[in-house]
Amino acid sequence: MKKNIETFEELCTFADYSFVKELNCDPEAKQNGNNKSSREVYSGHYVNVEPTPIKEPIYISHSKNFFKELGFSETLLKEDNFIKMFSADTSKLPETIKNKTWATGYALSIYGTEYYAQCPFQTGNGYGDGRAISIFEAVLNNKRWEFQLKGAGKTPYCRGADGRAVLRSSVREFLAQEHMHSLGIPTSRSLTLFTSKKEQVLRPWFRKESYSRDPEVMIEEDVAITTRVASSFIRVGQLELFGRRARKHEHKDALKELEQLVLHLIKREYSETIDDNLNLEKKVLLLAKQFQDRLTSLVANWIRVGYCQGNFNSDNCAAGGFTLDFGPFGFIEMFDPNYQPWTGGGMHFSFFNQPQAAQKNFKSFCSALKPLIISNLESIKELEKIENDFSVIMQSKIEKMWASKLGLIEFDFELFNELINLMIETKVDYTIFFRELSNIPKDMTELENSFYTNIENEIIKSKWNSWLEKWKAKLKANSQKKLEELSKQMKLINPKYTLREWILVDAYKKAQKGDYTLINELQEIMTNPYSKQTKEIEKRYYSKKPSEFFGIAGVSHVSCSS
Ligand SMILES: Nc1ncnc2c1ncn2[C@@H]1O[C@H](COP(=O)(O)OP(=O)(O)OP(=O)(O)O)[C@@H](O)[C@H]1O
Ligand SMILES: [Mg+2]
Repeated sequence: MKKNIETFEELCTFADYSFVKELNCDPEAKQNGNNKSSREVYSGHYVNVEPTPIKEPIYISHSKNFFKELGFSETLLKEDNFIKMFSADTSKLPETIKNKTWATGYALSIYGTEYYAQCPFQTGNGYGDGRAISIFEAVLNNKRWEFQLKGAGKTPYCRGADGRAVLRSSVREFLAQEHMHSLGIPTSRSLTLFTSKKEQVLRPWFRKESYSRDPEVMIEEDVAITTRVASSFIRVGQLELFGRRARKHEHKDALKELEQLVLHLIKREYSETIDDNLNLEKKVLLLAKQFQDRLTSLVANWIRVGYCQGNFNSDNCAAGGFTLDFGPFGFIEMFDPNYQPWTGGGMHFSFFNQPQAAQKNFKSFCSALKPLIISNLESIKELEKIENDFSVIMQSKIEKMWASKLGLIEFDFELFNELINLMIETKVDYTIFFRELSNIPKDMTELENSFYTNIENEIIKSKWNSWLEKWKAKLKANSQKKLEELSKQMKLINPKYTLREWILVDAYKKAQKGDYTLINELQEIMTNPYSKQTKEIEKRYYSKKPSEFFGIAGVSHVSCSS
């Protein structure tokens, strides 16, 4: 067995910065002092920015699972220097690491349309990591990881905002990341969560028990920092920033910088499947194909577990094909194909529209790659073909996913369509419904646990029973497996526990009062989402959304995710 990393000093010896070798720093960074105010960054892939520490950091939690995976000993948490590092205080970092903390610029496309308006200069040069600062990169247990502090203070991309994250949103992201990983879905991971009572920031929010869709008041919230970790934080939007500059010949090195970033992305995220000896055009085409494969699987998986990324812009879409930015997210409770937890997100980022949103992001991704292969008509055609294949590939993954949720080998459109309509008509809890179905019930009474309303209507009852009969006949015809085995298999596809918003609200409200027990409890429960767990846990968390929370602002929908 490999030895754990026991001390902060030892941890620092693992620092290995690939981006420094392969990418460019903003040439104007040095003459801009500490780079902590909004400005235009015209070139370079990153800006060195020193994070702004939160005062008197209070440890809330860390991911035990992820510590183990990284080979981090829990003794690290007792070291002041380790705590300092992950609460944004770089004063105790060795010189070599200290001056390397960095933020990156990126562009924004919303549902495939390029935007510049969100940049204070209307040029796109002032948009990017406004509050996320990477602090460390290392190869640990043969895998390269980047450590990023979210809420670590202002950067050139802060657009006049405070550079902070609040406790509420940090608790949500901290728990959701590890939950997503445990659901078996690629994602950025959570390392640590710290807060401070010494700094508060203002955020738009709602009055108590309000039904308002729009924020009504400004509230003061304690700041917090989550450290998230991923193989890289390169976003589709980041490729777009350099793609747009190259397309418009904005400066003499624009095309070169795009190429550097794309090659860097391949090394960071696709090195196992894209041979370094291939020429650029071949690499670009393979990259498009493989990103498409990951992105379509990702979105199919999100729908499988009831996850909605309410703001699936290109800047929230990781080029490595994993889940990123757990801000405006939600896990669906009462099934509604148009479910959208974030009031700013609109229908295009709603639950069942995520495949279309992903397609738009993929289009933006391909546009960013085009300047690199523009001189070769064949390659351009090939890329366009890949782009055009998106919907067919996406559809086939979605169908496979639905078949697997139903324990079937093949997707059956009629059966599926009938089910979806019944689920809408009956108002079912998405998670509980599929989990109960995994028991292969003898009739609809065994599904009632997942219904939000009592069904008196005999017609609906008989519709359910006839659907169940048809489904079970398909199950038997479809598979040689015994029903018991099929049921087991379905329970590995249909989670029992998902992170419901009212449970998260409870956790962050307690945390705001200094009680972190629920965060730790949820961490345990939500990192075992497919297992049965105890009767006590089942009673509390395998539970439909209580009626008093329907329509309530801050629980049923949110306006501010930061
Ligand atoms: N309080 C803040 N201070 C500075 N910049 C911010 C703040 N909140 C959000 N931003 C920036 O605004 C942009 C859009 O915000 P969005 O909510 O998508 O991202 P986020 O939740 O901060 O970050 P990420 O995508 O890194 O998880 C991001 O580029 C983000 O860095
Ligand atoms: Mg974001």
